[in-house]
Parts: sequence; C-alpha cells; structure tokens
Amino acid sequence: MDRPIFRTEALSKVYDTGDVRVHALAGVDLKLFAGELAVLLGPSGSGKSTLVNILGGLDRASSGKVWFKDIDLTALPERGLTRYRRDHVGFVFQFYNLVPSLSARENVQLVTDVARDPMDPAEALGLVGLSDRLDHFPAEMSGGEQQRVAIARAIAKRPEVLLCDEPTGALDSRTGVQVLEVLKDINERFGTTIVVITHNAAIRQMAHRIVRFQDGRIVSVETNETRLAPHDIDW
Ligand SMILES: Nc1ncnc2c1ncn2[C@@H]1O[C@H](COP(=O)(O)OP(=O)(O)OP(=O)(O)O)[C@@H](O)[C@H]1O
Repeated sequence: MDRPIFRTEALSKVYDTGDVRVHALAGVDLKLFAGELAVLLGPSGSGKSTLVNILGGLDRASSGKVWFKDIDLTALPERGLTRYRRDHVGFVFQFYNLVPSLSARENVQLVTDVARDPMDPAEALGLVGLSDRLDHFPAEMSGGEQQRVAIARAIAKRPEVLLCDEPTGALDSRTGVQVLEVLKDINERFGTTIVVITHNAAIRQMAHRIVRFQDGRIVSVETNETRLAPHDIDW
C-alpha cells in the first residue's frame, strides 16, 4: 500500500461570497495510497468535504495541484473531469440520494447502464447483503438498507476510489456498523481505496490512516498500528 492514488500539492480553495472570502482549503499537501481506507476527521467547516469534492472531480481547486495517479485533475477540461468521475470514482453521501420511484435494482441500474465494465446490479446488491431486497423501493427500506443500496450503486461500476461523506451520519449505531462492515469488505475484497469523512471519531479505529483537518489545513496524519472491525468499535 505504498502507491499513491491521489497526491495534492498546496491545494487551496477560496469561496468568494461577496464581502467574505472563505479559505475552505489553505494549502493541503496529502498523499492517499491505493488500497487504503482513510478516515478524515475535523471540526465542522474545516475543509473535509471541500477536499473530497475536489478529489472526486465534483469541484475545482482555486490553486495548487491534485493528481489521480498520473492524471493532473487541475488541468483537465470539464469533459475530462466528467469522464474521470464516471470511470474511476464512486460517491456515498449522508442522505442516500436514491430515486424514490425506482426499486433498489433500478437505482443501481441507473449507473450500470452507462458504465464501461459494470457488475450486474443484483451482484452489487448481493455484495452489500441486499439480495432479498432487489425489488424494494427506498420507502420500503430502513436507512441502513438505503445506504447499502447507495453503496451498491457506487461500487457497481467497479471504481478504484470510493469517497464517502458522512456515510453513517443519519444512521443509528447498529445500522451504522453494518454500513461500515460493507465498506471494510469492499476495501478488502476489491482493494478499492476508500475515504470516509466522519464526525464520529470512534470510526477512526477501523482506518489504515487518520487525517485530521483544522481551518482548511491538515494538522496530523496518523497510522493505526492495530485496526478494529466495525462491530468492535465502541460508539
Ligand atoms: N459553496 C460554498 N460557498 C461558500 N462557502 C463554502 C461553500 N462550500 C463550503 N464553504 C465553506 O468552506 C469551509 C469548509 O467547508 P467544508 O464543507 O469543506 O467543511 P467540512 O469540514 O466538510 O464541514 P462539515 O464537517 O460541517 O461538513 C466552510 O467555512 C464552509 O462554510
């Protein structure tokens, strides 16, 4: 796990909202390695989502550089960034963003229909333990199940990277653990690089590395000597 998949150099993001200039990222130098599960911690507003959105090609830096392997994302035109996102990145957000009128299988199909080398939707849903919920609609599923559909949708295109912004933020601890078990399994089974933003500091115990943010800067990067399985984490 020593091959960088992301590298940022003096990455900055400034939001200009009239009178106020917010330095959401103020010079971030970070390497993330292929196959690692990294947890990003830090107070609200410290820049975690901004960084992850830039890594995922949803947003652009104001200055500095970010590479995905040998691709300079900061130099890609809009179409290239869209292709990068489609081919390489899966996203999981706090609120699952499923289409309410579509079944679990159809929600996953939205992605597999346009992916280059997708899994079968039923296979992706099987990987997150939902083989018996293929034809259920979001309203017929628990929060944890809906989040697992969202993860199935994100992994069905076999992305190299899974970017998760507060994936357990809306879940109670029991269902949160199930979601984290799925992320750990994906990381181990496919070697997918996984980045998890969380406000729940206990989750750091399942990470290979923990990156802490404050005021748009990285204040520490720590490697876990021993990792805990999600079901052994005390929330
Ligand atoms: N679109 C935007 N326009 C203006 N300011 C923004 C925008 N997005 C983020 N910011 C500001 O940038 C800073 C960093 O925000 P960001 O969402 O990256 O922090 P965060 O660490 O992910 O916070 P949280 O844990 O609350 O999600 C904050 O001060 C935020 O208010």
